[in-house]
Amino acid sequence: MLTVSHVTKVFPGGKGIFDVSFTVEKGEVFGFLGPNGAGKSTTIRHIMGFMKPEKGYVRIQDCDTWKDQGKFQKLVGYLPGEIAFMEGMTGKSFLDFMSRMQGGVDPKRREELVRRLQFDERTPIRKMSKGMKQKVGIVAAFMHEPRVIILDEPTSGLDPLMQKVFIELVLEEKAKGTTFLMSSHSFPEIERTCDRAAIIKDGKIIAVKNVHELQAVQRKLFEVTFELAEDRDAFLCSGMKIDSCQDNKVRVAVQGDYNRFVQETAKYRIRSIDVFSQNLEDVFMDYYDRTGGQ
Ligand SMILES: Nc1ncnc2c1ncn2[C@@H]1O[C@H](COP(=O)(O)OP(=O)(O)OP(=O)(O)O)[C@@H](O)[C@H]1O
Repeated sequence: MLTVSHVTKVFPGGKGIFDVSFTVEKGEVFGFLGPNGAGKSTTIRHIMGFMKPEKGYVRIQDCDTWKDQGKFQKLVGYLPGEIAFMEGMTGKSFLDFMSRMQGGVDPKRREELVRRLQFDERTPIRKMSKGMKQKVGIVAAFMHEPRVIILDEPTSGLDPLMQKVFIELVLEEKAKGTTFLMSSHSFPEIERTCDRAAIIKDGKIIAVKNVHELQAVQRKLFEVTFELAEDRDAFLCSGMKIDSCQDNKVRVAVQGDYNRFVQETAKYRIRSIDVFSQNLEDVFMDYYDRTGGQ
């Protein structure tokens, strides 16, 4: 559905994106992760046909997004990293304008999205908070039921409740076969929605991985608090992978074999157990280091 092939853009000063290639299949939700300045927005601007690649090309379905500009507006929904609103617009006038550009929108669909994202369309955009503007942008990207949706940092500025609504919207559209590409700094939202994710660093793709595979190798840290110091000492000698120990609290790393951990802890008097999941971004990087990026 979406092919990014060897796209290169070097800005004056040497930054940019270099030989970026990946594909997104129909109905797939593809995450695009990377730190600030890694090249996510530059890649997305090339995908949208706003920038001419120095090398390479981007295709959405059969359109070259640079050469066939203007031909795929109906097909694609887009949420930019920062939306440029025209002076004096309200949410309503912006959405009216966008729906004309998109060749018409089902008013029921638009109303439903506005209702779920909970904002007042009549508010002038200059009076809206960052989160409210983001909601207007999300409605604009979803309302014409495009087959492909490209989102640059979609949840930035949204509170946790609205992040949840956003994730539900993505999963509903995914179930209908819509293809997504979304950039993020945040692994948790990628984890909840994406099938595969790419990490970009210094303008280069360093890994493309199946998110479920990464979850399977994700390490959990259990923090076990013992009632008795002698129990703690016995546990420390049990051969479990100890991460740290402070007073009667022991942190143990478990990957895959939870039975052994349960059997071992069951031998002692335990005051409490807390669990922390390894940050999936670290899993990604560990996996990358272990496999040398293969
Ligand atoms: N028009 C431009 N001229 C010169 N340098 C640019 C231009 N646009 C982007 N850059 C540089 O290219 C690099 C990639 O920027 P880009 O905005 O794509 O990163 P990003 O991954 O989207 O970052 P963020 O998460 O902060 O939005 C950065 O070092 C940025 O400063």
